[in-house]
Amino acid sequence: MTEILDGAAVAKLTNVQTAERVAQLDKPVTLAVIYDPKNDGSRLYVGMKSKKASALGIQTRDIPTDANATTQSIISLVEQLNADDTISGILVQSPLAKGVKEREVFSAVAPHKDADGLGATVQGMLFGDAPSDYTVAATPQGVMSLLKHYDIELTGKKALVIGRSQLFGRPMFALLTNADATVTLAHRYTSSETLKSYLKMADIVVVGVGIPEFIQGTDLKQGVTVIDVGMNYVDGKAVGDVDFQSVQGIADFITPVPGGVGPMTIATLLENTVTLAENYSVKNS
Ligand SMILES: NC(=O)C1=CN([C@@H]2O[C@H](COP(=O)(O)OP(=O)(O)OC[C@H]3O[C@@H](n4cnc5c(N)ncnc54)[C@H](OP(=O)(O)O)[C@@H]3O)[C@@H](O)[C@H]2O)C=CC1
Ligand SMILES: Nc1nc(=O)c2c([nH]1)NC[C@@H]1CN(c3ccc(C(=O)N[C@@H](CCC(=O)O)C(=O)O)cc3)C=[N+]21
Repeated sequence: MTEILDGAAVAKLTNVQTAERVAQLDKPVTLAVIYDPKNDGSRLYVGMKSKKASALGIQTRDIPTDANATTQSIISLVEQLNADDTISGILVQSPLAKGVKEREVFSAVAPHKDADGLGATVQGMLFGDAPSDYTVAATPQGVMSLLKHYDIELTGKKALVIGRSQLFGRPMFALLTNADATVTLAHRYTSSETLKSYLKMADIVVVGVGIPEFIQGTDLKQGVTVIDVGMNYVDGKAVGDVDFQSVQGIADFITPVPGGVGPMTIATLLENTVTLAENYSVKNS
């Protein structure tokens, strides 16, 4: 029987705790979100994040980049927010406008305000499994929280991550490695034969490539855990990278789209933001 990993339900539990932590603080928690207003997906997600944030008592300052924004002009904006004491966390929504160097912008965010864990410093700590408190990219961290909530065993397990973006795949690889799984990271240059053989061996598959129903049940091993990070819109409906129906009876666990990784991403981003606010108020008390 295939059990649903209910991201929406687990996100709710996280959000209740986050709201309580926000209420404990003696100063407002504010998340600044820089985004490209021309990108429909960004406007959608920024709206979703802001709505959830205010429900938890977190203020947001949503900052659309202007039409002729450059890498440098956005970095200057980030530097102002780094220096602004009223800002607890900063998120740079991907994708930014064509020609803007995202990685440079991500790394301009001060580590103590890096709510989405995309900057080089915090990603370096993640890859070094540095035992210090640093923020981790919301999507992969949300996946780990979901796996933990359902007690999915990771030690020594064969994990296959498909997609190697800075937002998802690379930090996902690091987190699963730090959790002692044996991890393969596949991407566009992984041949379909290689991918097929790894899919058949994997105990856990985490896929985020942006191709609707890219993975079929017949690709997978009986009893696999499937985490679908994909978020595609087919006829206006959110569809994942996994053909959900086809894995029924094959996978032991699967995340639904919608209602799986998405809500966990938002919950984790807001949890990261209140953690940054708590650390900041301790350091500056
Ligand atoms: N639910 C959530 O909270 C989130 C969902 N997403 C969703 O996850 C998906 C991926 O997002 P993101 O990581 O930003 O995407 P990117 O477009 O940045 O990366 C896509 C990755 O998939 C790889 N890829 C593309 N085609 C194939 C293929 N045929 N076989 C194997 N690998 C392939 C690419 O390889 P290469 O590196 O070689 O180009 C790349 O690494 C999207 O649908 C996005 O909407 C993203 C973030 C959060
Ligand atoms: N710096 C950065 N960080 C991100 O985390 C980031 C980003 N850039 N760029 C875009 C992607 C995409 N993303 C989603 C978040 C929530 C849902 C989500 O909650 N979706 C609902 C479905 C919504 C619907 O039904 O349309 C769900 O899955 O239940 C989806 C996608 C975060 N992203």
